[in-house]
Amino acid sequence: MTKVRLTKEFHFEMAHALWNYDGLCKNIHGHSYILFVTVIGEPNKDIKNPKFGMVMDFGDLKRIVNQEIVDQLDHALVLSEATPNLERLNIPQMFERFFITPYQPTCENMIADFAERIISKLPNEVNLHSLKLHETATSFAEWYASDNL
Ligand SMILES: Nc1nc2c(c(=O)[nH]1)N=C([C@H](O)[C@H](O)COP(=O)(O)OP(=O)(O)OP(=O)(O)O)CN2
Ligand SMILES: [Zn+2]
Repeated sequence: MTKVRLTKEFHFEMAHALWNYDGLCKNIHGHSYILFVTVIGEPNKDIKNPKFGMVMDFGDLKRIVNQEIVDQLDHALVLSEATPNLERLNIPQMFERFFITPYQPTCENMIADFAERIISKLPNEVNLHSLKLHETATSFAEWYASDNL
């Protein structure tokens, strides 16, 4: 049994604000997020299967992560539901991509949310190994399945 890890890298631009935070990030601001998604499994052993030799087609991983995360959050604004007066932002011309999260949109909470979304879409024989989410060039969060058993 040979298990192999596969990693794919994704990029998206997203704005957020940290409600009630005691620093600059309480203001609405943007980041160029970089997300590394690592899955683990055994390469397919069926020579007749088009996915022969693959843990998972990189293209399938791309489709899942794009549908669940990147296509939704790229150029979106994300604010916590704790933010007051959110109804005032009902301006469709500017807030087409606007998400209100049940959590503070920190790197930590976003990566935990991403893990749940990706796990729900992976094929049975493939597991999510880890995620790495860069919020800035020098700040990132990591999620490992082994930490969350
Ligand atoms: N534990 C966390 N701390 C902070 C988060 C977070 O998500 N988790 N987020 C922010 C801000 O949103 C933003 O990411 C600022 O991060 P920071 O690394 O402080 O940004 P800088 O521009 O100051 O980075 P430098 O490279 O050090 O200039 C704040 N904290
Ligand atoms: Zn930020």
